[in-house]
Amino acid sequence: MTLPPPTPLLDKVKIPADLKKLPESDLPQLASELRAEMIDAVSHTGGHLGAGLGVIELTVALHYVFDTPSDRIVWDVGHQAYPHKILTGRRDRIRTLRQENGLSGFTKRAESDYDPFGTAHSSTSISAGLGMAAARDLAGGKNNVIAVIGDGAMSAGMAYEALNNAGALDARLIVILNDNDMSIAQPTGAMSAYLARLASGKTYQGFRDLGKKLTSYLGARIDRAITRAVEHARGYMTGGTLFEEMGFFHIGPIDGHNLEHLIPVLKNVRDNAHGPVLIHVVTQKGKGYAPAEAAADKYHGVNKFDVITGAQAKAPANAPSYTKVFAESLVQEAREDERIVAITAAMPSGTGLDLFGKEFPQRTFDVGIAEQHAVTFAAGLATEGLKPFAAIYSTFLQRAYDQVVHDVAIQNLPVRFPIDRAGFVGADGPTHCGAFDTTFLATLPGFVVMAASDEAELRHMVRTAASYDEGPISFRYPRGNGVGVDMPERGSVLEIGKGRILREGTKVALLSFGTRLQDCLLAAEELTAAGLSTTVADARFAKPLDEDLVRRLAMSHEVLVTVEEGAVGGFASHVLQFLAERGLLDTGLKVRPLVLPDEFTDHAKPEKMYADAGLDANGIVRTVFTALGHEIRSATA
Ligand SMILES: Cc1ncc(C[n+]2csc(CCOP(=O)(O)OP(=O)(O)O)c2C)c(N)n1
Ligand SMILES: CC(=O)[C@@H](O)[C@H](O)COP(=O)(O)O
Ligand SMILES: [Mg+2]
Repeated sequence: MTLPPPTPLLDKVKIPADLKKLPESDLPQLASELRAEMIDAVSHTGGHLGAGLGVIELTVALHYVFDTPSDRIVWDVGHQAYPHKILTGRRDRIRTLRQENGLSGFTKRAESDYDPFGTAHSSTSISAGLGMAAARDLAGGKNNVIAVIGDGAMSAGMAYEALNNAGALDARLIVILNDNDMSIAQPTGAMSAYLARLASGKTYQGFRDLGKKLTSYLGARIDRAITRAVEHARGYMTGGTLFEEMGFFHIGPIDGHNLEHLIPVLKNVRDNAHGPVLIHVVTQKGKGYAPAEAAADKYHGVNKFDVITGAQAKAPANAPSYTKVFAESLVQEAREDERIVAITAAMPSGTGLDLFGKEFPQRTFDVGIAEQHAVTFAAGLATEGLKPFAAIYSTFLQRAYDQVVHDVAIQNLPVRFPIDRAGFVGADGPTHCGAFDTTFLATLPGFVVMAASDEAELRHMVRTAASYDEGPISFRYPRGNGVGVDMPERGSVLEIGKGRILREGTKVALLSFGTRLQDCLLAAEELTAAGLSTTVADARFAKPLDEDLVRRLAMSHEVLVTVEEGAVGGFASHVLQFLAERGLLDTGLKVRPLVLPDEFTDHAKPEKMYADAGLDANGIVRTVFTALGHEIRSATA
């Protein structure tokens, strides 16, 4: 255990106003202390490290030059905002980061006036910032709006929609492109190559053009400091860059770790910008912490770690992760079928497709942070007879819903959707919760919608999806490790629309869709011991529903409880729709649908979140007892 680092200067800075009292010459030392503080804090909490380390100097410069919170800083994604949080009155809580009742891991309006916009899904900052600038102009305001967007986030279409509109509005908006040549993995795409060219300086005019251009744009008051700073920076004025063509004044690239470069440029833009300005800063993800700088992913997301060695704590696992089982199963199927291809939207390691890509590099596509494109790209692949697996987290698939409906479902194209991070994800909180995919997919005609109840079922579902060519098919599974069941060598092809019964009872039926099955089995033990003979079934499919199974359970039990890791409107809705249509609710059957609460649930440990939502064994038992009017007892002593 290491002692917290000495931070004499940082101790004087509770809010940005304190920062402005420091002599500019103190800022490099302050930045160094801020970096040490962040490393120490995240070593205790885990979370996103690399991105924040890359913007230490930028964060200090922004709060030094601008008058926050009146001047708005919108951090894109927000995973890099830990230094921002430390400087804006939240240092005392930074070690509660991503824990129950603790700070969010992203910016959050409800958390601070210094967080003008909640982020976490990427590429929203320019749109939100432009909205704030337009509102300011309508009100005759004078404050500045700064959107800080990463090079990875610049691969999403939404960013260009915003740039396009900003150029048209000619609004006074400052966009800082934080180019660290990293997404979560190495960035992909033509934009990344373009930015690399900009940063390499090969295509820039000489420095004198920069001085002339800055003077003409920023007014004759440009002082020699600016010229000197920019002269020594790697910055070159770019003529006719993409950003300028879109109506932005483009400055840079400049060294995002050099306060002597950053501060004069930010001051000048603050005082002289009259339209949209894009400042291209070049930074290093993981900067200032050797283990992060050396890591392939620059310590993008880390567990708790030892500051001295950088070694991360590894939670003991009694079973493989669902992600790993998915990836290994898909590799198995792809060896048997060369039509199988895989698509990720900048999440190769998170989805496990980095494993698939090692064996099938030609059949793996990382399209960047571009989920909408990923889905329609997959649809295109399917029209040519390939078997595309578009692996997108539940929460990120939300961004591509129209593409799912319009380009895949209506055309009934056989695109496969492996949906990871289904249900509560824990520390990433409501922005990453996989709550809605069953609701928004099972409502689509012709979609096959599955949920794996354990890692063996996941392997079967990968095989089933690989063999199913009749139309779109999805299968969901949670973040984290499996339950430790025996694994088949290879998956079996499941009969579409058929569930399975795991234990037979006569009074209570528990019908699970997803990994709450384990809780149903535990609850069944308790209920049966209390004299309530209980059946447990795994639905496997929300669509097509196993109508024979549902009818049988409804007609031979007094209570039917459905359990799913999804929001209202999902599996239970389809069961209730069926029961109502067939008059099976007229028989006095007690139906209790257990779903995620109708709220955006704050971050905590997933098992605690499920317990609080009544979706664990205790909650299931309580539900049955209440339905039958019994006194409430817990499932486990
Ligand atoms: C819509 C969406 N898709 C995927 C992600 C997952 N994600 C979080 S950060 C990140 C990379 C962002 O790269 P960049 O903007 O360059 O920021 P950096 O981490 O390099 O600072 C990705 C893909 C996300 N947050 N939002
Ligand atoms: C910031 C972001 O969106 C990603 O880094 C996300 O936090 C990854 O989630 P997992 O840790 O579940 O892969
Ligand atoms: Mg980046």
